[in-house]
Amino acid sequence: MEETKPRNLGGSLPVPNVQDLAARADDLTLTPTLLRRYVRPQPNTADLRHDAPAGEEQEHVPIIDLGRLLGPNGLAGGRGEEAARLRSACEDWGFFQLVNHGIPEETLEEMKRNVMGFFALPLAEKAALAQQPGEIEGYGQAFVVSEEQTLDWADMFFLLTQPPSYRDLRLWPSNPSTFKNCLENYSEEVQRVAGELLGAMAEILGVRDHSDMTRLAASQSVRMNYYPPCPEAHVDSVLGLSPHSDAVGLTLLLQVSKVPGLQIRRKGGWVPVTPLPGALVVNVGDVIEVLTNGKYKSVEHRAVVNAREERMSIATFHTGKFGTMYGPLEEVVGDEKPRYRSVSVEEYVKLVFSSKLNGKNIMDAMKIN
Ligand SMILES: O=C(O)CCC(=O)C(=O)O
Ligand SMILES: [Fe+2]
Repeated sequence: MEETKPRNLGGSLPVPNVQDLAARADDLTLTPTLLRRYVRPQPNTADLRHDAPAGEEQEHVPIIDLGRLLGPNGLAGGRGEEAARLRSACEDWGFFQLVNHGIPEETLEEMKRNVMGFFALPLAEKAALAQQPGEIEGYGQAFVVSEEQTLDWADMFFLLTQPPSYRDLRLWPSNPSTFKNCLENYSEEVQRVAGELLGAMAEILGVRDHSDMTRLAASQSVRMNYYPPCPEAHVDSVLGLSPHSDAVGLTLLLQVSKVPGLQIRRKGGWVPVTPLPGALVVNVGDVIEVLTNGKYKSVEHRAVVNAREERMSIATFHTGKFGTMYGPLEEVVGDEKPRYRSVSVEEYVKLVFSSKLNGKNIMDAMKIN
């Protein structure tokens, strides 16, 4: 039976278009009150540190080779060399860069071109695809729940992509003309890779029925981020994306621009994830942290803005289907205590879309104290 698209998941308060604001930055009619909405209160000391703690070398996010992982001896029942690398990446970092993933370079490049093409359209054309009140899909911004909250210096375009019955094709741009086909193709390729990674994780965790993990690739959504340059971008006063962990199963991110911006929280500082040509950045989401009872870490990250250059990224999120549950897997919990509650996917998604993007707040709400 065809699944119907979930409704009433929540929405976000409307906010100014940041690309437009940035283009008019010299315009004296822009009131300081308007711009003040983007300036954060004094950052705490952890937020001031961009680099490795003093005396330590800057660490680099691990690199995983998917071809090797899935090849002979890669997994070896969870004991292979690449499997060990993946386990350590998920337990210690929560992030890795994925190479040799089998997605043709042309597919990635085409996706980048289409997303750049979309954000370069005149505002009126993009605004035709604007998020409607109470909706999460479309062009706009997410997770704005109060007029007082500090805003992110970015616009986003969010679409549900899998299963195909979840799509609202009225929101899929017809300009650039290749956008629809390209997104469809990209979405399938990325979903395949997500499934393969989740299967490998199941094997490493000793979960017999791999579908306990691979079901987290059943639904997919794509969040395209546009960060305009921001001349005020000195030391964390303005951020492109607030510190958050992803409230999903698994995220595969394509950094469209060469300009760095993504940073992950590690040992009290922020480690940059330098764009690696052809690689996808993968991160463990909150739902995997729940399913693995905290073994695999969903790590906080943020996007900083650049004073002179725009930046774009494409985050592809994978989650379970509606009508299923999220909770710690018995096989992983073993003799320990479950550390998180079990909730329906609907309940979980409503919690996420009614919350601010704020550190690991969703995990805190899921924890059994
Ligand atoms: O722009 C980036 O690199 C980060 C995007 C991100 O974290 C998200 O969309 O959840
Ligand atoms: Fe994220």
